[in-house]
Amino acid sequence: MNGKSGIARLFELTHEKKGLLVVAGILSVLATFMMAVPFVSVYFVVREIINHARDISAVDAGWMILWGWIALISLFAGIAMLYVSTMCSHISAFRILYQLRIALAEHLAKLPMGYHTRNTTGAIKKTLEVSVEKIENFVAHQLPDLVSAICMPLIMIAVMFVLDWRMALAALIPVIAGFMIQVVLYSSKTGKDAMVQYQDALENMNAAGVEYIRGMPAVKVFGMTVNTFLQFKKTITDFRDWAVTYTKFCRTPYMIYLVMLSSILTFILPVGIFLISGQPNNQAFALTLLLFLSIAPSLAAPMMRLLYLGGNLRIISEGVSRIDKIFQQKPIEEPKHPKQAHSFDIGFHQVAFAYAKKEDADYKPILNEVTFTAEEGTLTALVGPSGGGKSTIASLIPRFWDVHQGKITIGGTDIRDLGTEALMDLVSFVFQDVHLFFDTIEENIRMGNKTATFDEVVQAAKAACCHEFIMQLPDGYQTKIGEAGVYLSGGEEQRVAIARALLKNAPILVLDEATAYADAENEAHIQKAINALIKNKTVIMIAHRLSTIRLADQILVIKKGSIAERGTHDELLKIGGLYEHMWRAHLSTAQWRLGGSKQSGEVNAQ
Ligand SMILES: Nc1ncnc2c1ncn2[C@@H]1O[C@H](COP(=O)(O)OP(=O)(O)OP(=O)(O)O)[C@@H](O)[C@H]1O
Repeated sequence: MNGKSGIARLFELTHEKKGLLVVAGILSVLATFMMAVPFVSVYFVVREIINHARDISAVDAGWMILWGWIALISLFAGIAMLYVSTMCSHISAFRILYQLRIALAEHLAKLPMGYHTRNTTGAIKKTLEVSVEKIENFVAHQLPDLVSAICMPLIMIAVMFVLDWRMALAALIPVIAGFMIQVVLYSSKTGKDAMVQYQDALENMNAAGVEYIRGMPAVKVFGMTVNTFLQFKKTITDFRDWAVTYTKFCRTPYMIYLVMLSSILTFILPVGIFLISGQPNNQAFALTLLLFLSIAPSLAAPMMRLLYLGGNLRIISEGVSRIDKIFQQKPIEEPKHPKQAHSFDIGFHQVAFAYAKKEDADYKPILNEVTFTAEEGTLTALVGPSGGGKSTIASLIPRFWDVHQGKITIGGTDIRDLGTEALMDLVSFVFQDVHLFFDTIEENIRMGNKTATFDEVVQAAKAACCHEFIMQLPDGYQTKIGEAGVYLSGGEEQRVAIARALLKNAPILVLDEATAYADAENEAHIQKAINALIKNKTVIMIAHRLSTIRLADQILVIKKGSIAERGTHDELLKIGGLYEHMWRAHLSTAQWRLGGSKQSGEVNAQ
């Protein structure tokens, strides 16, 4: 990364040209000039009146009317410029926002799953929504405002110096003192840390809030409230504490700043009176003093705006650095010269893997020396005790994580040399937790193959035993999931996921506990759908119900991250090891489920 930060880094990240914003800034400054013209008009008009105070009929009416027109035209010109400036800044802001959202979404999709599990959804959501949203507001509204808030006092001060440098200096004392206090305060370590703590506290509160809402079933079942859901409560309390501490930190300097700005007159008046007392008949000086007294207090308004905008600029800079942190995360490495898979068998070659890095405190090896081959068109089942590493093995195939040692091949090619897109084309997945998007059933199934026709979607749904229940939904295939009470059961969701995979028709299939949620009837449906799905494919299947994988070509018993036993069902029974033990437990469970009857449908089905 280079040294850029804040707004400059934002432009770099989004490749947005600064042109429009420069135009917005220039117009904003010009508008500020224009808006200041009426003050000058008033000055000339009052001067004309005072100069002819003894004989008011001698005033130059034409001159005064001219200044009136100049004031009016300048005001309208200023408003028009401000309008165009705001248009430009809005266009630029929305372009930045668009680029940023697209780039972030693309980048997040390329990051390894490890990033997503380490970072809570709430924290990523906060960055995506709050930080990005604030940028829009800042660039569209406040950046041009900032330019004018800086220019306005500068112009006023310059005018003051032209009129009378001594009184201008007096007016400048409180302004500079107030400004210095702000600079020292906010550029101090405490000030900078406060901004980081603010964003951290906000991020934590968001993350815990998402967790709280997501865990609502558990929250309700265990009778928790926000007071007993301690993690959420703590983040809210932390945020409050931060706000109180920060307010205390800002209180004194803020008060000084306010007092200084409101007391500009107090500084000018004594100097003015002192100077005028030395030249009692100087009418021109009296006029200048009058002008000072009328315009100096209005210095306070842009200065206060500057304080407010400065605070926002710090929030934005901190937000950009958080967005930047996401961009700095390394995406999954893509091969420079992608290779092709020459067949569809899967090979694990002495694979070792851990979720954490060796140097991390929570390092724990998960897989060790895992070696096996799943021949093309065969079914390999992964079974074994909970926590043994079955899901981990399955999730290494789509490169959710990369192996630490050894390699995984498809058709003899290391999956890291295939390129993510090609790998995804080769492999379909049916996960334990099916995620259906807030969209129509048709689109949810079509995710498997974006170019599929409606007929193909229906065919897939029929093969996955979904068609019947879909037709009973209020709008059939056009029913939106999650809307107006349309929710699917766990088993139905699984079948939609199978339909997706069927439509994708990839040569390799990874099934993770596809029947976990199913009741007997649903399981029969799912089993039928799976049978349709796995035909002629290389299948890696994780299943707790041993009945479903009895006919597998190869069964791998995974225990403590290694392959403890391997073979077909009959071979493994002969060994009389862990599998045989699990099988007997499975049989007795099946009998127990049916009240001890040996006529069990499940046992018979085996
Ligand atoms: N995202 C993760 N981060 C860190 N550790 C993880 C992660 N996922 C799983 N683990 C750990 O890896 C080990 C293996 O888990 P895995 O889910 O692969 O086992 P499994 O055999 O599929 O278990 P189950 O049958 O209960 O689903 C466990 O000790 C688990 O705690």
